[in-house]
Amino acid sequence: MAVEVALERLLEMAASSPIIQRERVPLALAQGRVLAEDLVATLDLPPWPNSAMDGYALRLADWHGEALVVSQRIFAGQSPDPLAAGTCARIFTGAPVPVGADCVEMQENVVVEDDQRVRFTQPLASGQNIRPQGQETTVGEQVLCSGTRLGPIELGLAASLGCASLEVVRKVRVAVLSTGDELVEPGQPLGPGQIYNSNRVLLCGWLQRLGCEVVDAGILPDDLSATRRCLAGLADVDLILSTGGVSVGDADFLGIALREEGELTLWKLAIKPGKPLTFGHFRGVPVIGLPGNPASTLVTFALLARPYLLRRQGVQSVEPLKFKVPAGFVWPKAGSRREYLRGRIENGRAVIYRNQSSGVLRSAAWADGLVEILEERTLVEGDEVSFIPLSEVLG
Ligand SMILES: Nc1nc2c(c(=O)[nH]1)N[C@H]1C(S)=C(S)[C@@H](COP(=O)(O)OP(=O)(O)OC[C@H]3O[C@@H](n4cnc5c(N)ncnc54)[C@H](O)[C@@H]3O)O[C@H]1N2
Ligand code: MOO
Ligand SMILES: [Mg+2]
Repeated sequence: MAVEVALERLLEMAASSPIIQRERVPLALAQGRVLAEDLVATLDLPPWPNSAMDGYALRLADWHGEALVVSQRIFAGQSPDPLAAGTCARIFTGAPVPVGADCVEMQENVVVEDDQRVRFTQPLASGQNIRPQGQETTVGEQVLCSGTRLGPIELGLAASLGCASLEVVRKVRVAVLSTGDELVEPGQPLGPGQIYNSNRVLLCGWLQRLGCEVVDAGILPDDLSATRRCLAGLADVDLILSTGGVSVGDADFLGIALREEGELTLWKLAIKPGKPLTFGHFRGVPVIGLPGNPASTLVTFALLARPYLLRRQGVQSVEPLKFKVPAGFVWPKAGSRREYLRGRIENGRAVIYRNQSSGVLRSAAWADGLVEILEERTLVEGDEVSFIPLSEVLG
């Protein structure tokens, strides 16, 4: 199955089981969460006309080229009197423009004649250097829509409107399961044939950044009945996310368990790395089985599992931004799977890590992004490739 077809299927399934519960959280805890209601402005921004410069406020009609008397000084945070006719006001950036003034001149263009009077040396225009009331938004306007992922910018915007808390979609509960008899947690001694479990910490950290509630389901041995028992014990999560055990080997049991007690909806994608990606459900609980090779885990999580998790929370825009760059490498071997190489941009060209084996996680640590190579494609230097920055998919 082609990557985009698989993604479409995954997203359809995500949309058919949306997380509907919501909760109100303070802004400080809303980072990475998904807004569950439209954010509508309850005040104008700015709430009153204010000065964009340190300078002098005046009424243009009062000025005929002569010096004006300074009748008041207005700082940010103050509430000024109306401007006395025929005078100007000393004003500072962010301070309310007094009623009656329609122009602010920056102090660099003003000559102070004595303490009381100033002369304007440049032509003046009505409205200059005044940020009008409601310039950014007016009461009743929709500022953010439901389904928006909240980052620092959205939270800053909510704060500017006086919101101390927001209604967000409840966290998606994701069980992270590492399968493999060979796996040992870091900190333990390594026996013969064993390797350290790197996928667990990679996925748990990534899911936390995504705003998910992580249930660490530990290491599962390569055993069918243990697999059944383990999956059955995870009935209260929104998604079981496992790694390994999805290929065709005699120790790959996830697909069998899904077929027996649920459904194997999707298996084998035209993607490299990540071919045996598996999706289905076990007794009604959705299961995504990522291939165990660490770079395969990374690529399939970024391109398939992450969009799925976002769509379950109602996010519409789930696909990472990609942009075209010339290749700074050759790729003579056309493949039938779409490839995602770990690469960087150097001197305006995409270059790739020297070892693209799906077992080499170091390739991704070196990289700033994924270089996409379409099916059946050979490349010479300078040919265009798509580049997906890792920063697009890591948060
Ligand atoms: N005869 C075939 N063999 C394989 C095929 C195939 O089409 N025919 N596909 C290969 C591809 S492609 C991939 S990808 C792997 C995927 O295998 P699994 O998802 O079943 O994963 P495992 O066999 O359990 O492990 C693969 C590899 O990754 C290491 N691993 C697993 N979990 C972790 C972990 N948590 N941390 C670190 N490393 C992990 C594991 O030790 C293996 O080396 O199948 C190919 N085989
Ligand atoms: O798809 Mo596998 O991930 O090529 O090694
Ligand atoms: Mg295997």
